Amino acid sequence: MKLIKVKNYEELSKKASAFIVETVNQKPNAVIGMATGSTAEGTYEYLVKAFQNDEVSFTEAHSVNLDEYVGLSPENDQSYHAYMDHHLFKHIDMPAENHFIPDGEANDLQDECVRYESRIEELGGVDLQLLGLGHNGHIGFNEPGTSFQSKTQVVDLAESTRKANARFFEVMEEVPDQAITMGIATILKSKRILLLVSGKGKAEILNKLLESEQTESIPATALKEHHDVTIIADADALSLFEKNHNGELKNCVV
Ligand SMILES: O=P(O)(O)OC[C@H]1O[C@](O)(CO)[C@@H](O)[C@@H]1O
Repeated sequence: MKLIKVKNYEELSKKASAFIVETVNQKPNAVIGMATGSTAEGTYEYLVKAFQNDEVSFTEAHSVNLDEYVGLSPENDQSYHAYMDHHLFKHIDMPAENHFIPDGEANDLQDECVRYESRIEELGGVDLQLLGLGHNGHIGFNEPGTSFQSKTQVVDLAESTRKANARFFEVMEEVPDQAITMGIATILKSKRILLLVSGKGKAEILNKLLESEQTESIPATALKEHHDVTIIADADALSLFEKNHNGELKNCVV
């Protein structure tokens, strides 16, 4: 894994957006794997700016999202469909038929998982997958204990994840307890992976990820077997790891 240390969230967002712009400029019909959550918001902000400044166009590109809550309609403000529209899709020129997000309202959720997995394959796989890191080490909604062989699946959300995401909902009871998520094996099939980690709140889990061997109790450690993973982390997120290593970052591009 390659690690890029940046000063702050602003720099992280700028850099992550530049990765996506470069990918789409090199391959206009690229498939970009999109993440949701707070960390990715700044990346999309810079991506919209890049589009508005004519630095990139998405007319041939496709997007596949990592996950969606079960039971939320695309019109629900807390759904990841609504998140993507709000932060990205309504501001750029990617045709709506090129956006793929799991259908959390499908009658047959298992069928939807199979359909989603094959859709990604039909598109030729993901060229660049953006990821955030959960406080418990989850990627997508793959919670601790998830098999590294997992494909797109319906998952029960950990109570800590529901609590962490409750900030987006009016009351805790509204936070869904299930989601559809790309599996870990699905994520690992991406040609290139970009993991974004920002803030002091993520320092402990980032330290664990960097220190630890591969273990299913920290889903993000699955990324260690992938040949092209870049972590972009800001100084706050790296603070604990650096403290434990006397400020020394080995094998890192700083
Ligand atoms: O960026 P945040 O809000 O800390 O979330 C981390 C990750 O957890 C999720 O909320 C669950 O998939 C993702 O959307 C995100 O990438």
